[in-house]
Amino acid sequence: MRVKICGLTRLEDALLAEALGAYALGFVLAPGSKRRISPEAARSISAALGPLVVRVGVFRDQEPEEVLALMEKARLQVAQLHGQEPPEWAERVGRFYPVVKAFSLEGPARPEWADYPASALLLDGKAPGSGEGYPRAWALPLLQTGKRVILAGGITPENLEEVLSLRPYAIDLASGVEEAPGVKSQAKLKALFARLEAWKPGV
Ligand SMILES: O=C(O)c1ccccc1NCC(=O)[C@H](O)[C@H](O)COP(=O)(O)O
Repeated sequence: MRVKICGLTRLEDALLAEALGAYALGFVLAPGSKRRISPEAARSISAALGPLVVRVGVFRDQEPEEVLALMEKARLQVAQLHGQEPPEWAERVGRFYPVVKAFSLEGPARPEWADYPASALLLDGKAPGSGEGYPRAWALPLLQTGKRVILAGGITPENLEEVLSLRPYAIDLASGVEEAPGVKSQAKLKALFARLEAWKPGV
């Protein structure tokens, strides 16, 4: 299972997540986030990582030119758009970087979201990065379209299996592996990857 650990602000957390097997690491460059990192700091963490872990920039309602400038400055590889961005913004960013479009759920996901111009869609709780989840069945209408769907929102080492059983393209966690916003917990990261390793998909 592909796992993205999001909201990194410290080098030691990023290195540990990579060593444990994280597939992608997320850096929040959105204004107003408790996990916001400067592009310079994200770039310095990114430079210390190995070549085969995906670096994701997280944005919210920022104009495409600002997203592109920050992606370049921070040397990131995938842009995650987490606000109400119109499809044209994603198309503009998508000329340069793969785009993940996040939707905050207040009810079941809508199958027509699959038409949004993004490489993958991310289903999040109502308030991104809050640790708040949603009934996982809400993801089904989008999962059933065959689009790549990343599940996020309130995932923890303890409730992982229910999310994995839906067979998403990837999962994304921030709060569930933290001591405080932007400060990851070594113990929770280790518990997460141990549970993942022990997980046996049903047939
Ligand atoms: O984490 C934030 O502060 C944030 C702010 C603005 C937009 C997106 C943000 N986080 C995006 C993420 O990818 C989180 O990992 C995702 O929302 C899951 O969060 P959590 O429920 O805390 O695991």
